[in-house]
Amino acid sequence: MTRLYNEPSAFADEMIEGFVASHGRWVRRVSGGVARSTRSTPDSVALVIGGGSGHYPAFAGLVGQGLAHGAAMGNLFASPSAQQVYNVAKAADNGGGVLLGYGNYAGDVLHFTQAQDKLRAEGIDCRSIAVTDDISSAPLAERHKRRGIAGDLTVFKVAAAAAEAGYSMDAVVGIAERANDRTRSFGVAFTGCTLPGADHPLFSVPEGRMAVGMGIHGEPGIGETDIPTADELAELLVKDLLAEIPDGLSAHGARVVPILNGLGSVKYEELFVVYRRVAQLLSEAGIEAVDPQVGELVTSFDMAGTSLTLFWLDSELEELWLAPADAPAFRRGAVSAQALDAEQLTMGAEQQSVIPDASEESKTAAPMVLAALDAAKAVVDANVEELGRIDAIAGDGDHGIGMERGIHAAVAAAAEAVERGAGAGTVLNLAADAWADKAGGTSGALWGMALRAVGQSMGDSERPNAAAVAAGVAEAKRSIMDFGKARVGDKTLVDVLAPFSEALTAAVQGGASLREAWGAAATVAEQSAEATANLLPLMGRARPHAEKSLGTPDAGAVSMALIVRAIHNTLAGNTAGKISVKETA
Ligand SMILES: Nc1ncnc2c1ncn2[C@@H]1O[C@H](COP(=O)(O)OP(=O)(O)O)[C@@H](O)[C@H]1O
Ligand SMILES: O=C(COP(=O)(O)O)[C@@H](O)CO
Repeated sequence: MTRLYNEPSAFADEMIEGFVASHGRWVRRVSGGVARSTRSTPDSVALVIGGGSGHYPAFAGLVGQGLAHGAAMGNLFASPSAQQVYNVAKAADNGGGVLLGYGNYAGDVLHFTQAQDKLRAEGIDCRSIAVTDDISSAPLAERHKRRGIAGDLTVFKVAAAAAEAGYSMDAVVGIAERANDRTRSFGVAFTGCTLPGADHPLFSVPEGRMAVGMGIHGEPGIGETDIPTADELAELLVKDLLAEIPDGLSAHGARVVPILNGLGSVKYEELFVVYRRVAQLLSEAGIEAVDPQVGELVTSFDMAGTSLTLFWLDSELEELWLAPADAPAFRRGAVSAQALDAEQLTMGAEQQSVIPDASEESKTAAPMVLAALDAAKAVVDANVEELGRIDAIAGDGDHGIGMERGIHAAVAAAAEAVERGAGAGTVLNLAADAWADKAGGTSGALWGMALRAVGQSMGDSERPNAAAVAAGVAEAKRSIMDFGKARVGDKTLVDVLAPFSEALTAAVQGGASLREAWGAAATVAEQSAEATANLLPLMGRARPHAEKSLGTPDAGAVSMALIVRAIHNTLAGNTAGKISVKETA
């Protein structure tokens, strides 16, 4: 339960403001997150980490000398947008290339990869490491699908120390990959968590029970038991982690960093009681515990829960792990740092976009684009809860709030662009950037891409016509499928977008007006969204719990069908009726 907040939608931003105000010795605010406020070694590799907020000290608490150079900070439980990652990377770059480090979540992978592409296109050597330490999130044979949890810290720490020691980019990446290969975590939860302003938990655990393997965004775990004693919990965590010792290693004689991590509202004293037994068990297995960490390192907002991480060292990893560092939430040894000068401190601050010239026809059509976005906003607002409920069945329950954040930002940006005299294409392009930027998450990246494709097809020189809109939607489908790799039948929004686009193009080619064609295609979209109930998810967060979602449609497919119907109502001049999930699903 979060008690202290102002406007819930401003929580993440205000949290960053307060964090920077209280930690100016280490960090400064840059567009998209924070960067070091101290000088870094010229030409060294910069480590830029990030992810959703709500996991403090991940990620901003790990920015400082000897640790990360910057952190891209998304909204609560939503990956930062590609633009945020790009901006932070630009602010943090020391001329030696940028390594992006994040947990392996669909939204993070999409956004960080987009940012990486953009940085590379500018000639910056940019690489990525997606941390995959959570053993409960996929079997060993599918390690690349595992989520990143408290093991983020070990990977980031040694990569940063390697960068600080002057390693080349290839060598820093090699160290980060080796640390990831040798880091395994396993977590449990006793309660869910409630986001600021919400009147019910985002996810929950039944009273007196323990969700085994639950993810840090409430992703369903692999089992549930009564809450055990502290010793029994230590035994469960150690047993499962020792059942998966990294290749080529054995417990006896190994040197391991144990991290007993509190997930948000478990007391340090409780953690110490659990760690007491962890230490005994490691010693009984012949393992030497090196520099144990007990405390909050990657949290899940106010969730009560804990995870144990074992980081299996070799001599180089041990040296890098023990190297000095000075970040708000992780300090060791002595580090001397020089503050940036006044000019450097302002680099990377927000800038207003330039509005390109547009024809009068395009400017006249711009308010119609805004009206369509407004209709999308109204339908999302009316269905936030239900979209969250559908997403929670097998995913993380944040689809409603993610869509809400995205469409609100898109409408605000579009309204400002219309005010500043933008053409229709630019209005949609700026709305696209705002959506992706403010919403983050998988759907934020994909909706940003969709709006941008349509905006670019419309352009600013002519009055938007049916052919340009249909071509834009077809391009949206192509780019989303190319980027997200989902195909029709994988139970994602592609199951709506693909048939919608095909129906729209066919109707436009058959001579229908935009309004008629869009209406016919919206009906196809609604039917397609409903049909996703019979599919098993093969992509995104719902994949590990595929069977749970049978009988329920895909959240992203449903929201897309709702939006295209709402836009049709605007095109048809019929804005009276309220559209709800029940009509499509
Ligand atoms: N690879 C993908 N391609 C297309 N759509 C996807 C993909 N992965 C997930 N989705 C869509 O995104 C929706 C979830 O959006 P959101 O709640 O923002 O995601 P998350 O919280 O998982 O990042 C899913 O319901 C699905 O429709
Ligand atoms: O939730 C996070 C990112 O995952 P999405 O796939 O965007 O939901 C974030 O908190 C961890 O970085």
